[in-house]
Amino acid sequence: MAMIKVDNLAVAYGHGQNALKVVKDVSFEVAKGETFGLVGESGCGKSTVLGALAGRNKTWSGSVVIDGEAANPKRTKSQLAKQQMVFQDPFGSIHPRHTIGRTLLEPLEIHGLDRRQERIEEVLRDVGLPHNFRYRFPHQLSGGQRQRVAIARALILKPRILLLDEPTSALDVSIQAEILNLLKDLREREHLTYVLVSHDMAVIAHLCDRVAVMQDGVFVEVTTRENLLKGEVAHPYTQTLLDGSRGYVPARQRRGLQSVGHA
Ligand SMILES: Nc1ncnc2c1ncn2[C@@H]1O[C@H](COP(=O)(O)OP(=O)(O)OP(=O)(O)O)[C@@H](O)[C@H]1O
Repeated sequence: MAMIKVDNLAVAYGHGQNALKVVKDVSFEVAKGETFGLVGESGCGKSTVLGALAGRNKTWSGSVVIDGEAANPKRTKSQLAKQQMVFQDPFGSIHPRHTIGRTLLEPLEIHGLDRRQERIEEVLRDVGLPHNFRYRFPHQLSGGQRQRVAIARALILKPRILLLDEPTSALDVSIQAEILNLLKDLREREHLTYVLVSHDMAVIAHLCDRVAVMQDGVFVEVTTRENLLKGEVAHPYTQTLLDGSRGYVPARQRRGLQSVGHA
């Protein structure tokens, strides 16, 4: 059974004649444990698809089924806990004046979970941070450490799905490899399913099993990682994206992304 099944998803912003259709009739499935990528240039609707899956965007139509359960635009608490988002900019998504411990405590309180201190220690360990980081503030951490905290906050509710919106694009290349490696490890260890938005073919090719290429609110092609790496793609727009990343991809791979891809 698919972990995520989306049929005829459409999203518009605004109403009536001013409505702007940004996602038009998109359908796809993501298997349990799979990483499904969404790639395309800025404004094509990638984050909007992710927002509808996450329950953040409530103005969509179509059908979204998550783990066998139909998801209405308004979700229950347990449905919301099942998928968590990680954003590009951890500084923007973590409260700057809260300690890391408080940031991690908040979702546990909202969802009424027990063993709170133990869970905080466990999740810090899972993302490779020392347990005394709970006493630190975001400005005392590096960019990579802050993104680890954002991943920890997403994981603390034990979700089945992570929705990753450009999770490494604000980081230095060397740190990007570390974070991608961590995401790979966590996916195996926790049997997670990912949907990953990126404009970066190198990131897509290293983490995703399959990828949907988006242009102007529609999928122009859904292809596999193998086909991307071989350059065997069907749609001219996918080819354009690949051509744009050529030269860049091998350079990044030499700096460690390739080893991440085969870790
Ligand atoms: N809340 C909103 N209200 C009105 N228009 C919006 C809103 N959010 C996004 N849009 C518009 O919808 C379109 C798709 O945006 P979206 O963020 O989904 O694209 P994207 O492919 O993820 O791009 P980016 O990589 O720049 O985030 C864009 O034209 C954007 O300006």
